[in-house]
Amino acid sequence: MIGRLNHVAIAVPDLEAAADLYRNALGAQVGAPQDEPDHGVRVIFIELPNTKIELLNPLGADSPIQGFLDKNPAGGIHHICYEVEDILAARDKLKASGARVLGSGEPKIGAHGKPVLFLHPKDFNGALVELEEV
Ligand SMILES: CC[C@H](C(=O)O)C(=O)SCCNC(=O)CCNC(=O)[C@H](O)C(C)(C)COP(=O)(O)OP(=O)(O)OC[C@H]1O[C@@H](n2cnc3c(N)ncnc32)[C@H](O)[C@@H]1OP(=O)(O)O
Ligand SMILES: [Co+2]
Repeated sequence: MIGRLNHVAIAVPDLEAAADLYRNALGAQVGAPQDEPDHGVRVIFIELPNTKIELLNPLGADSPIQGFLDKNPAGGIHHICYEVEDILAARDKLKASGARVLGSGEPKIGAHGKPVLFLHPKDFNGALVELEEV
């Protein structure tokens, strides 16, 4: 069911500082900040030859990543995003297997304009999993 690794997300306390670090210290190709109010985050994508890094910073009062940053003030790896061909079929299969789909359970449009869902980290060995339909 899951296919390619679409991105690895890192929650950061200072988005521009993290972007500068990747641009200057690591010589990476760093994109522009994107506000994603429907997800409560501001993101910057870093294009790698084989996948992407998503830098995340809270946007708005009730960002879903604020709790994570409160616990990890220096930042940390936040989630991993796998690609799927059919996100509703994947969701239904996962729910039938007892996995918790976060939020309303309906996909939302993510940063790439594609439907995304999230699976509870406690069901996947402590890793927050994002699925993106491609
Ligand atoms: C623009 C979209 C973009 C894209 O790629 O397209 C995005 O990726 S948007 C990314 C931001 N959105 C989300 O993360 C949505 C899904 N996340 C959530 O619903 C919450 O973050 C949730 C439920 C995973 C955690 O929320 P919160 O920290 O407020 O809840 P708890 O304190 O109850 O946490 C429960 C339990 O899980 C542990 N936890 C929390 N976050 C993570 C994480 N990222 N990775 C691993 N574990 C995590 C937390 O420590 C608690 O564990 P416990 O042992 O009970 O203390
Ligand atoms: Co993501």
